[in-house]
Amino acid sequence: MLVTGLEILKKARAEGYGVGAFNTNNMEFTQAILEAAEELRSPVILALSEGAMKYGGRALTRMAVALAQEARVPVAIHLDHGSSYESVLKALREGFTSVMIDKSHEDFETNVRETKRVVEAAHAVGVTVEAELGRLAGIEEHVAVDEKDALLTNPEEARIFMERTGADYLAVAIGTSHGAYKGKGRPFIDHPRLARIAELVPAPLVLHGASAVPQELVERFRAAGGEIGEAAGIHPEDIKKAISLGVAKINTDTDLRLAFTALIREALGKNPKEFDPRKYLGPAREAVKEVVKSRMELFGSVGKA
Ligand SMILES: O=C(COP(=O)(O)O)N(O)CCCOP(=O)(O)O
Ligand SMILES: [Zn+2]
Repeated sequence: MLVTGLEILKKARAEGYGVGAFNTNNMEFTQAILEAAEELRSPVILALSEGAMKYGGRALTRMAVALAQEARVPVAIHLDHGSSYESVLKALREGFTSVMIDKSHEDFETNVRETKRVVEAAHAVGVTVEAELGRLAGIEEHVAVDEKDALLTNPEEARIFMERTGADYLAVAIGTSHGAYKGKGRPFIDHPRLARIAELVPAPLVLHGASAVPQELVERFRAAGGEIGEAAGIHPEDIKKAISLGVAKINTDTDLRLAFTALIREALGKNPKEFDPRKYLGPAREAVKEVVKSRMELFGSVGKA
């Protein structure tokens, strides 16, 4: 059933589990994510970035909303990293039930003003809002303390920000970053900072850049002809600890992309004569579904629908 992001995340934070927000750009990812959720009886957030909306258009947004309405588990359709008020309005018009306005790169007052404006519009039509405070950046060990401070979410600022904007959930910067390289070895995660934020902000917290980038997947991608430099993701124990501290929404995109692409490369490499897309997109879809299921197991959302 199609629900708002807050309906899913409020329960998750209260009961101490996490819910995956999985990015989709096409039919296969959408099917894989929703099938995994149904099979594991897990709530799920289908995330579409502005890039996804541009790439997939109405075919993608209409499919996502329609399939979410028919789903037997709670599904929110979420705009990931909305960059403007206008972009959020477009998502609201498409029937999204959760929207992110990301003004984390702006100064504090601009972020407050723009987020508040989106909250008013979204709440007027019963949709809930994710905002972001702090800069997503992989923090290398040598980074100076004051530099870390400038990048990561300030707990006291977060409290004030949420009170002034009325946002429903908050994306925090505690050391994660988007993509396949998040820092040396086991990337730095500022758990004490997260604990402090969670004390001051009762709303569900959101972790961007949370992919695990598992080495076996990276190796499989390379063995199939893929080229990727240093790759390191967020350690499962760091995810579990973050959930125990108040993170309720965990974003995963890179792991799905790696799985999908590795399987396509393998299928095409194994059979150069193949030109039926179903023969290589099908196995790739299954690989994405397996990754989604493993993430749901890690987050503790299995059986929570
Ligand atoms: O937090 C994440 C993904 O984190 P990950 O890279 O660790 O999977 N996201 O918000 C995904 C952002 C995807 O944007 P785009 O479609 O423009 O490439
Ligand atoms: Zn993100």
